[in-house]
Amino acid sequence: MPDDSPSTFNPFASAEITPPVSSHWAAKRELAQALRELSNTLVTSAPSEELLKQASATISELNKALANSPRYYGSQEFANTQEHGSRGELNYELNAIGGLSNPLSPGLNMWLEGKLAFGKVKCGYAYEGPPGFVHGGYVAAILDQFLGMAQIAGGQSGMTGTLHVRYLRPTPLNTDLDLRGSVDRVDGRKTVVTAELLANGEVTARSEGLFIRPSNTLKEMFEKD
Ligand SMILES: CCCCCCCCCCCCCCCC(=O)SCCNC(=O)CCNC(=O)[C@H](O)C(C)(C)COP(=O)(O)OP(=O)(O)OC[C@H]1O[C@@H](n2cnc3c(N)ncnc32)[C@H](O)[C@@H]1OP(=O)(O)O
Repeated sequence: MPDDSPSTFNPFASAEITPPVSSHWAAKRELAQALRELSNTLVTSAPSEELLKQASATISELNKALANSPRYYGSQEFANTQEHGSRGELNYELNAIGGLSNPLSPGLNMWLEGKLAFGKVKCGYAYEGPPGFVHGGYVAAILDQFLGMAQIAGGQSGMTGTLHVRYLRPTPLNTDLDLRGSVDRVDGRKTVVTAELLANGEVTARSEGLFIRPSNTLKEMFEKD
C-alpha cells in the first residue's frame, strides 16, 4: 500500500548533489551516466555501419541481461517494495528531469535558500532543438520541474495546472544553466510560482506555473485502477 507519510529525506538543503542511498543506486547512477555519454556520442558521431550494428547487438544483449532481474514499473512500484528507498529518494533517482539514475534526465539539481529556489542543469547535444540550442520542449520541461520543486519553498505541493514560458533568447547547449525562482502567491489549493532560466548570466526564458494540490489524496490517485 502506498505510504503518504512525508519523508525526512531532503535533497534541497544545499547545492551539493545528495549521495545515493545505497551502493545499488550508486551503480545505477554510473550506468545512467554511461548511457547519457552514449547518447551524446551517438548524436555527434558517424561510425561505420558495421560498428553501429555491432554496438546495437552488444547493447541488446546487455539489455536482455538487465531485463532479466526483478522489475518495478514506475517509482510507485519501487516504493511499494520498501527496500529501494522512500518516495522522495526514488524521485531523486528516477525523475525524468532531475533523476540521476534516469539516463533521459539532464540531471537538474535544485536547492533552497530560505524562500528562494535555485537550480543548475546542462544539456548536451541530445537535447538540441535549433542548431546549437536547447529544444524548447526541454526548456519547458526543465522549468516545469523546477517550478514544481520550488513550491516546497512555500510549503506547498501540487501538480502543474498551467505552465507559461516566455522564450526570450535561445538557450545554449553544453553550457551551465542557472535557475532561480520563488513562490509568488498561494490561494487555497492553488500556488503560483515564477522562475527564470539563465545562461552566462543572461535570462533566456521566464516562466510562471499554476500548481494545484489535487482534491483527491495520493492514495486515491494511485489506488483507483
Ligand atoms: C522531500 C522530498 C520530496 C519529493 C517530492 C516532492 C513533490 C512535490 C513537487 C512535485 C513536483 C512536480 C514537478 C512536475 C510537475 C508535473 O509535471 S505534474 C504533471 C502535469 N500535470 C498534470 O498531469 C495535472 C493533470 N490535472 C489534474 O490531475 C487535475 O486537473 C488537477 C490539476 C490535479 C486539478 O484537479 P482537482 O484537484 O480535481 O481540481 P479542481 O477541484 O477541479 O479545481 C481546483 C481549482 O483549480 C482550478 N483549476 C483546475 N485545473 C486547472 C488548470 N489546469 N489550470 C488552471 N486552473 C485550474 C479550478 O478552476 C479550481 O479553481 P476554483 O474554482 O477553486 O477557483
